[in-house]
Amino acid sequence: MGQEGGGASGRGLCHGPAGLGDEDGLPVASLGVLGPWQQQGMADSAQAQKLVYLVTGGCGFLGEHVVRMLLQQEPRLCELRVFDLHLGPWLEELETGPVQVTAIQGDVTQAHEVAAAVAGAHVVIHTAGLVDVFGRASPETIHEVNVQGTQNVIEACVQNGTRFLVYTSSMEVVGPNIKGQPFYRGNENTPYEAAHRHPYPRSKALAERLVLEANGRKVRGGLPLVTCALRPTGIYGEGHQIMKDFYHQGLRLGGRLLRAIPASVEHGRVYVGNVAWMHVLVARELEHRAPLMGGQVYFCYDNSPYKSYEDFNMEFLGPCGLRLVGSRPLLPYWLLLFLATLNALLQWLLRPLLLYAPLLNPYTLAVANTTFTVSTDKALRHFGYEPLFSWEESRARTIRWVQAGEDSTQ
Ligand SMILES: NC(=O)C1=CN([C@@H]2O[C@H](COP(=O)(O)OP(=O)(O)OC[C@H]3O[C@@H](n4cnc5c(N)ncnc54)[C@H](O)[C@@H]3O)[C@@H](O)[C@H]2O)C=CC1
Ligand SMILES: C[C@H](CCCC(C)(C)O)[C@H]1CC[C@H]2[C@@H]3[C@H](O)CC4=CC(=O)CC[C@]4(C)[C@H]3CC[C@]12C
Repeated sequence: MGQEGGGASGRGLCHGPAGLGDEDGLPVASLGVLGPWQQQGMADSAQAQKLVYLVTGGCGFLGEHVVRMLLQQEPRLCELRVFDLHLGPWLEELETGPVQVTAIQGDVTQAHEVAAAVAGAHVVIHTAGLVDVFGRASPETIHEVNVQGTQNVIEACVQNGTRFLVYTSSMEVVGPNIKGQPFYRGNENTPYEAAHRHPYPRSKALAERLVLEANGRKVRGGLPLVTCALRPTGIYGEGHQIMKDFYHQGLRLGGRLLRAIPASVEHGRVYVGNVAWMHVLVARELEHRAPLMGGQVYFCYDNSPYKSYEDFNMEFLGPCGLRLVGSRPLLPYWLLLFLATLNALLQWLLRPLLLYAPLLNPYTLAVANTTFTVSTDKALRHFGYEPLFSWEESRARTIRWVQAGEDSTQ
């Protein structure tokens, strides 16, 4: 595995198991003259292991699953660049495989670092983002990472002749909105008034728009950029930190969690392995179905059941020994809202002294307390997506991970 700081320059050749990377002897970065994808289309027999992928945020919760899924499911992969602000130690275990895994420690807000990482890549999967609905980061920082970072990725693709860009958006781009209107089993065309005040959904919506508007822009070499955006609902699975937090909170409370949200409020959830699989499929199919898929958005979905946020978590935490107390919320909504508002006030007052960022605030309460679920088959129709993991398997894997008690996803 190559390890690089702030750029991908100096990377080696692509070495496939059959020596395909050695045949033309070209360093990946020098493929830019024709445009990487044109070269890729030249002779199928010689293409078996020629693709260079870049995953931004590749060491995050979702990013790690995307990285592992690409290594398992993309046979044409020759080099996989993993770009992240913080590199994970697990990357080292990937160095024994046939694909060259290049770790790049970098910051998406730094245009030159992004450009260096993108140079010579065929496909970029942009999952990096600041996922903060708890007030840990300032609105300006969230905007800089999520919006300016995405703009940097787009410009790097254009400059370098990289034609395929997959963006990890979010259900939050749609809602729940500030009016708390329910979105009940909606699809990509369901009308809904998307209006946001919170910096995270606002930044994801702006970034998604940038990505979709960039579809069709001419990249270096003259060919059009093909982009699309995937909108996961709440992701769960191995590596889901908030699930672990709830587990530990339950242990501290003697094996109990207290119901705060009515069981009737449905919250969309999707297994991380299926979200990763969708990214891999989209990235693969964008080339063949550019006119259909370019500029499109797809909700990420699978067969996970429709439940409230808390009842859904109990599917995993129950078998780990926790119990959700109460068939109805133990506290009235007005009291929860009061506590959430108090938390927000405390956060503001304490900011000069310390970071106070509890899970409960007016925004997280609104999200957890508003029905938002999707029901769609657009990904199946457009690129043949079907979940790779059944609900039973997703559940079993997640339970195993919670029980294992470690932070690794494996
Ligand atoms: N967790 C969820 O339920 C959902 C997440 N998403 C989106 O999926 C993507 C991944 O989210 P998660 O894996 O949950 O979050 P995460 O926080 O685990 O992963 C994000 C990764 O991006 C990296 N990153 C952050 N700032 C960076 C910067 N300036 N430069 C380079 N890398 C940077 C982080 O180090 C981290 O490894 C995000 O774009 C998020 O908006 C969308 C829907 C739901
Ligand atoms: C932390 C929230 C649950 C706490 C509620 C309480 C305090 C009453 O028990 C989480 C409820 C819903 C979550 C969000 C949702 O799944 C959608 C998301 C999409 C994203 O793109 C990022 C993450 C998140 C905003 C997710 C964050 C945690 C919740 C607010």
